[in-house]
Amino acid sequence: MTTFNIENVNVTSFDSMPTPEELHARLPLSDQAGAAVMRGREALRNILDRKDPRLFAVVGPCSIHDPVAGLDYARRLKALQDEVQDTLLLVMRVYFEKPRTTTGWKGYINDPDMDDSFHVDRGMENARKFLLDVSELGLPTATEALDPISPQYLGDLIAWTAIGARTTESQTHREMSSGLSTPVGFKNGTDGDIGIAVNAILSASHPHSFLGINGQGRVAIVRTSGNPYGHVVLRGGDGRPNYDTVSVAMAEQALAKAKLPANIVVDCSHANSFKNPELQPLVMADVVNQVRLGNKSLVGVMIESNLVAGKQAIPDDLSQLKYGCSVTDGCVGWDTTEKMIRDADALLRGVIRERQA
Ligand SMILES: O=C[C@H](O)[C@H](O)COP(=O)(O)O
Ligand SMILES: C=C(OP(=O)(O)O)C(=O)O
Repeated sequence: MTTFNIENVNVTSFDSMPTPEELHARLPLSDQAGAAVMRGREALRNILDRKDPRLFAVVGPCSIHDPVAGLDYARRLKALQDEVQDTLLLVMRVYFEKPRTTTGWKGYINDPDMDDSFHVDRGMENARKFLLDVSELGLPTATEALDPISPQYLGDLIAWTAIGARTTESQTHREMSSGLSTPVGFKNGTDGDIGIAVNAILSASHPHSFLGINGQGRVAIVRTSGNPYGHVVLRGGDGRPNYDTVSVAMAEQALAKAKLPANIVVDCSHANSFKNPELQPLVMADVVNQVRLGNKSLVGVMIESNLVAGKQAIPDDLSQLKYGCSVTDGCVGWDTTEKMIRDADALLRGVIRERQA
């Protein structure tokens, strides 16, 4: 019989992964972590439903590459949360999957050793352990859902999910979002198009049936009921910010036209700050000011923040990595983060009191 080199022509190997159930058994959800996730999700839903007058802030590193520094950051964020809890719900950015414009390190799950060894199995296990540790501190977590299989491994530890600018238009990500257990923020496209985020909210709010895996790692037909908590994340695009009052009003109009609730989050980073982290405080101050002037559609902000300001290239010798500094997009440092959050807290107190009255 003739043998053809006809399938998997460009695949070099299939290496086995533990199943989601196996990983859950090794790192079970603790009562403390589960309670923090549930509290976080409920608070987020209440903010989106206007039953909670506060704003939420998704704050944290562009990507986690060092769990020790990440946990150091989480402890500080938890202390800050306790200080500002009357005005802001802080949700820690725990981003393990990075969508790249072309190539580059694709995040801790894909390559935990940052040396192109791609131990995805260990990356996934360490990611789950890290999410458990953060949740056990009592902090809710936020992540970008990029790989459609990962939520089966990590979904019980996530309170808020982003679909990124590069995938908001993807049917696969809209289908996945329709089944996610968290509120989902859809970014506008990298070209600034808000329409794709509005279409994504509509699509994800409907039931879908699609291919995925189940807890036993078997390929399954996943049937979902639809996610009612999709919202827009304005991140700027095509070299132009879109957090200003006119852009926010245009997003409100697009949502109203689609008969969707006016729920808008502003990402202070990315094209809204021309990827210059030093500009993030200006964006945040502008959003807070819009809320003080009476805007009711702005429900949250996103800040890319780390222990140390800026970013660093991944060195060949990893012992040369600077502790607490981003290896992907530049971030504001911890001192600036505290100031941004404390300033917002002070400025929002009056508005939140009025909303409660
Ligand atoms: O937030 C991270 C980056 O903006 C995103 O992953 C794209 O990065 P890149 O353009 O450096 O690939
Ligand atoms: C990749 C990110 O953002 P965006 O999809 O807006 O580029 C991110 O927030 O890490």
